[in-house]
Amino acid sequence: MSPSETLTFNNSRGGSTEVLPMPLNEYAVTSNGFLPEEPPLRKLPNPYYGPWELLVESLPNALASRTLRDQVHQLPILSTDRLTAEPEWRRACVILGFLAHAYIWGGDTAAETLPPQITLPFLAVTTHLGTPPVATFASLSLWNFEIASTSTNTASTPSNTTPSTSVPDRDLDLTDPDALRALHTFTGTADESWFYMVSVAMEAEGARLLPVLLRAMHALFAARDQDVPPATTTAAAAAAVASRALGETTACIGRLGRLLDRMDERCRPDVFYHQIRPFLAGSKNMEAAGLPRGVFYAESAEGEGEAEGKANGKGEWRQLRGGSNGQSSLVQFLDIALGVEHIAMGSSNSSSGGGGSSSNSINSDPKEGGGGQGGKPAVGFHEEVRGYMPEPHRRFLEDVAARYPGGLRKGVEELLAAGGEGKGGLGPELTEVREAFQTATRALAEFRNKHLQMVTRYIIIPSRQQNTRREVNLATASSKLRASSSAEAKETVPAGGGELTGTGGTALMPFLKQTRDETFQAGRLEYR
Ligand code: HEM
Repeated sequence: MSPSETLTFNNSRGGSTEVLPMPLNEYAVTSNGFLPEEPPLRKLPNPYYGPWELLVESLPNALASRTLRDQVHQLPILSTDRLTAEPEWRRACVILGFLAHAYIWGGDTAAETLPPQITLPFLAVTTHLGTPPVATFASLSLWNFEIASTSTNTASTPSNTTPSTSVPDRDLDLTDPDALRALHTFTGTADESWFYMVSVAMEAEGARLLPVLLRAMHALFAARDQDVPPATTTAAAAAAVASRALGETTACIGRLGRLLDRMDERCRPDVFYHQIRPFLAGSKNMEAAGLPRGVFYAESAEGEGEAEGKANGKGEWRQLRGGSNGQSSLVQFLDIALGVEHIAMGSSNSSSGGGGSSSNSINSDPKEGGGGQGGKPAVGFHEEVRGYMPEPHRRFLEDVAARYPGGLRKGVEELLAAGGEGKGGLGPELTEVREAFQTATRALAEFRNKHLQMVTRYIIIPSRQQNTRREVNLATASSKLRASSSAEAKETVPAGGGELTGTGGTALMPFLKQTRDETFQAGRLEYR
C-alpha cells in the first residue's frame, strides 16, 4: 500500500470513523490503544475452568499460607480446547501467568521446575497469543483490570457471584487510576493493584496519540514522496499537521508524567521492592536466586524430575525476562514516531562508549537470554522486549517502523533539508515544526528522567535497606555483585556492594540513563 492510500479505523467510542493510514483493528489496537476495547473478562465463562478461577481468586492467601504449590499440584491438567473468543485466551494467560510466578517464587527457595498443570495450558495459551510463557506487561496490566467504580465485584463479593464480564461502559474514563482496580495480585495489597492500574491509566491516556502521530507521519512521508518542488502547499500543510501533532504529543507526555507521579500516592516503595517485585522476576540471569539454568517447563509428570536430574521426561529449560513496564508498546511507539534510536548497550555504536558485548550487556535472545555474544549480533533491550508483547502489537510496531523509517525526526529533517534557509519557501512552518519536534522529544526525555527518579525511590533506596524476609527472591538476588568501575555504576551500588540489575539482568541505572540520553539526542536534528 502506498503512503497516500488510507484505510478506515472504526473508533467505537462515540461511533466516529477516523481515516487512518493503517488498519489499527488488524493489530489489536483499539480506541484504548494497546488496551482491549472492553474491560477484560473477570471469569472464564466455562465452568470447566473453575479450578483455575478458584485458585487465582485466593492467590494471596495461598501464598501467605504457603499452600500454593500443593494446590497447583492438585490441579487437573486442563485443556485449552474450551477457550473460544480472544478475551478468554487473554484471561487464561492472566491466570496462568500469575500461577506460574506464584509457583516459582512462592516458597522458601525458587522452584526450578514448573509442573505440567501450569506448563501445558500456558504453552498453548501463549502460543496462541504470541507471547512467551511468562507474566508480561500485557498479562499483569493490559488484561488485568476492572472498573472499580461501577463494578459489582467489590472486594467482599464472593467469587461465585462474580459476573463473567465487566459492565462495558463506553463513557468510562480509563485514564483515571482511581476508577480502576487490578483483577489479580500476588500480595492482595492496594499497592500492587495501584502499581498495575497507574500503568493501565497511562496506556489509556497515550492511546489518543496513536492516530495523531500516524496521521502526522503519513502527512510528512506523503509530502516527501510527491515529486514536486519542496516549497509547496503540500509540504506546508504536512508541516502544519506535524506541528499540531507534536504539540498534542508534548501535552500528552506531560499528562503521562503526572500519572507517573501518582505512583507514590498508593504504592509504597518498600512494599513494592520487598513484596511485589520479587514475584515479577523472570528466570533469566537468576543464578543468585537459585535458578542457574532458568526454569524447567515440565510437559509431563515424569518431566518434573528433570531439574533434579532424575528423569528424562518431556520439557524444556527456559530463561525468560520477568514482567516489566519496559514491555509497554506505547512507549516504544512514541520512540518510533519521534525517531528515537536506542543502541544496544555494549555494542560498538553505543553512545555510552562501550565496545562489543560486555558483562553488563542487556543483549540477549528473547527466548533464551544471554545473547549478543559468540558472534551473534547485539540485541538491545527494546528490541528484545518486543518479543514479550502480544504478537499483533509487536507486528504493529514493526510495520510502523518499516513504513515510516526514522519517524517524524526523519520527516522533519527532510523538510528542513529541502526547504531550509536560503532555499526559499517554508519559513515559519519550518521553524514551527522544528521547534515542536524538539519540544516533544525533550518532553519524552524528561518523562524518562522522572522514571529514573522513580526507579531510585522504588529500587535503589529500598535495596540499601536490610531485607528481613527469608525468601530467596529478586529483591535479594538482584543485588548481586557485578564487576564495574564506572562512575555511573557506583551510584547504584546497594548495601552489600555490587550493581543493581533489572528484571532481566539489566545494569539498571546506566541503561536507563543511556535510554534517556538517546531521547534527548533525537531532538538534535541533523538540519536546523
Ligand atoms: C514503581 C514504578 C516503576 C519502577 C520501579 C520501574 C522500574 C523499571 C526498571 C527496573 C526498568 C529496567 C528494565 C527492566 O528491568 O525491565 C524499567 C524500564 C522501563 N520502564 Fe519502568 N518502572 C516503574 C514504572 C513504570 C511505568 C508506570 C512505566 C509506564 C510506561 C514504565 C516504563 C518503563 C519503560 C518504557 C522502560 C524501558 C526503558 C525505557 O524505554 O525508558 N515504568 N522500569
